[in-house]
Amino acid sequence: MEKLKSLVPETLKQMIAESTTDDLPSSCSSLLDFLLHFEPFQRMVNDLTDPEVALCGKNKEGALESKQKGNRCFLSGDYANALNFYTQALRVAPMDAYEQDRKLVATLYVNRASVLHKMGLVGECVRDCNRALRISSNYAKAWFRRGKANASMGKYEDAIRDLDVAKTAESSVGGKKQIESEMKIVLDQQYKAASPSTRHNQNNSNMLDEPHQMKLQCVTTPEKGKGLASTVDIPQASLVHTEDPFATIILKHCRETHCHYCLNELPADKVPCTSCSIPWYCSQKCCIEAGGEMCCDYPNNQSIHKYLPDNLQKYIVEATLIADSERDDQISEHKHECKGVPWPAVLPSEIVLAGRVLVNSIIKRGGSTDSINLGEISDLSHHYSKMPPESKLELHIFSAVLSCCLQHCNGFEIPINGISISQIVILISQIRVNSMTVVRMKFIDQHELVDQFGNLSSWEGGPTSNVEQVRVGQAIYASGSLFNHSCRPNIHAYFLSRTLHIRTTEYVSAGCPLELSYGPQVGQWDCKDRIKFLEDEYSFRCQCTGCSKMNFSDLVLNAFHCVKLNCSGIVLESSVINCEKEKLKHLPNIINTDSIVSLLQAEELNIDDINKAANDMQINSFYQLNPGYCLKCGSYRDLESSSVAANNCIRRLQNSIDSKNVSSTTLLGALSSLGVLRSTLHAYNRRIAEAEDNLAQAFCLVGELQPAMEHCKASIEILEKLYNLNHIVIGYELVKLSSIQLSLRDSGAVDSIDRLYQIFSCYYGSHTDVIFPDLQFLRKEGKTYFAKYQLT
Ligand SMILES: C[S@@+](CC[C@H](N)C(=O)[O-])C[C@H]1O[C@@H](n2cnc3c(N)ncnc32)[C@H](O)[C@@H]1O
Repeated sequence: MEKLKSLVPETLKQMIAESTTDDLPSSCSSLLDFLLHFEPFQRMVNDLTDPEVALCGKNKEGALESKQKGNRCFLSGDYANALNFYTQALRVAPMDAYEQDRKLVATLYVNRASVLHKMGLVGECVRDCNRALRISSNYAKAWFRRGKANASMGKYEDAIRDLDVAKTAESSVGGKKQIESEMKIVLDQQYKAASPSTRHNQNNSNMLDEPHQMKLQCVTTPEKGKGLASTVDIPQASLVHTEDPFATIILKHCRETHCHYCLNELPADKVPCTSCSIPWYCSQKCCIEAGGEMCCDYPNNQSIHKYLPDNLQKYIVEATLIADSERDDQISEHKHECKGVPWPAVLPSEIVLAGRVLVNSIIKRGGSTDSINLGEISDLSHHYSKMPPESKLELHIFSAVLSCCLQHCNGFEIPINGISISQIVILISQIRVNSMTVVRMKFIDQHELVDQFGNLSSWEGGPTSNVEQVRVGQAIYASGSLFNHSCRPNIHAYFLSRTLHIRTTEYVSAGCPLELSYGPQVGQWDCKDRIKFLEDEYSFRCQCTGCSKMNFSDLVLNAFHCVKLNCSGIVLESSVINCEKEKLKHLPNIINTDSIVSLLQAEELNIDDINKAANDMQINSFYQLNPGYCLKCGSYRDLESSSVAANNCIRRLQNSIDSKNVSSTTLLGALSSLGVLRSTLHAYNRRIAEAEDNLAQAFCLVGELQPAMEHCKASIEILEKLYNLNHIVIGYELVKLSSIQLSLRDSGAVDSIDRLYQIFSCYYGSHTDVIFPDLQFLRKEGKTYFAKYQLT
């Protein structure tokens, strides 16, 4: 791409750099005239659309080779590698051509099922057997393995039926004998199991769903354009919006770890696309949703059915059925990219997403490709005209490349001319502004300490548990795109599978706009960094209340300590002061913008916030807002040398914590750095909270849980000043604190767990346990432990 960009003639580059939405068709048309006669461009398109080039297609030799390796590992007891080799073999094994190829796939599924069974992954084992049986329902080995796996789960009746079918399908005498002896073992186990077979409680497959009756209305403001507001008062934690995406794409770094359709983490028995070797799916249902019915559509061998009684025939049909997919008007997003063409794997995610949007809208309109009509998403906002010249050129070229690639897909004769390319340029600009990043929450337990200091911890999760956000996909939601951004949001977005859920995090009165955070929030970054991020990433100047009104957090987040150690005043850098003065400029009634007096008197400001700020900081109103001077006593601090000192401390602290060998000496060093940091930075500076948090982790690593707990609490106390008390960030920190408290058998764990549950429920409502199943475990552990020892 870089090379192609550099080869575009200067005059054309200039024309593109100056283009606005109105003259896009002519700049696109000129670029197209150039590219379509330009050999390097043609070569690039050929490479992107030729399955032979990228080897994304199937490869039987490769599959057989991996199968052999898998067999060798299995025989030597190396199950982890056997699993990898069989999975790799499945990825490249041809699935839809000859019977021999289908047999290979069925064998691979059964071999993998055997490995999964050995690894104790019995549910996964049964699913792989089912996949083999869908290809060949008289595959005796698959029924046999299924029977053994069902018996391991205590499902004896199913196991006996499986073995019954296996015996009928098995042709060899030796094989039949083996099945019979297995049947005896299972019958014996069934007899011994006095209680009825324990069924696994799979209640999480039915996701709880709350109705949401809130009617949202579209409102328009000069500052933010269209936005959404409620027509009624909405209580905190209400689900106000759910929506399925118009189109989705997995992010490149998650291609090997997450399902390409539902974006959930892949299980050990992941399934490949039937026609190419790029996507992985968590189930055949997702494979069909993404690739269409052509996937997994095998002619079934019914030959054994006629020898079986009716009940077993019915049983076979049930076992080989794929769970119903709710397809309605779902579009198979991957179908047009399949058959091993390399462009979907090579082009940037947002370009492939644009391709999906285009194809979806073409299919929704019955396949008509006369002109591009994006229907419900054509009104989404964009900032094409404000983009830098480099981005405009890139968008032009990518749009041309995408339309040429789509031309090579079966059934898509989309027009290639100045108008259609300009529409794709706008579409990609819309995706940049409106697409949402689909995230998954990950609960991380650090087990090392349990191994090292097993006797210290009564709780198996280990002393520190963390919640991390993983970015997995990018999606376009037609209505969800109307939610504007606020650095002090009143709603929270999360995803179940691909479905967007929006919930209020505070009481919202009727008519009040519902706004979520596109990334930065008050308390997390200071105002200038938030504004810069939003300008760079989304091309708009934030006009939210967090960025237009003074708030306590923005004043202290990066502030320094007064040089007088007993003074609690704050000292600000010039960049923060400029940003705060900028806020004041937008307040019409303030005459003397430099004075704290007028700031405190200003009616338009959120007086509560400022009063609280003034109280907390004890701002003395007689001093001017000047960089380096304490706002309370007026003492001067040399910020340049203080910055260097603080950065050195943070580096030293980080180095001692990062060093693999945390010892008491490194901890002493870290504690003295923290002391210097506390005397240099303001008590509520975010970097102190981070340092406290790091120290807590370091103390955990050496098993000193008491100081770990104190530092964790100190970090939370600062975060409570920067955010509000019930912010989700506090919830994440409470997960760490409560896990340390549980390990310490500190009765404070119960309160911490109750509090974090309250916070999580406000952000995730009834979906809390679905998104964080480990939290339930934490709560149960806390309750049972303290009930048992009566320590509450
Ligand atoms: C996803 S769209 C939201 C809907 C949009 N307001 C519209 O009219 O279609 C994002 C765009 O809305 C505007 N916007 C959202 N939040 C804003 C804010 N806090 N300040 C200024 N503009 C904002 C920006 O133009 C941004 O690029």
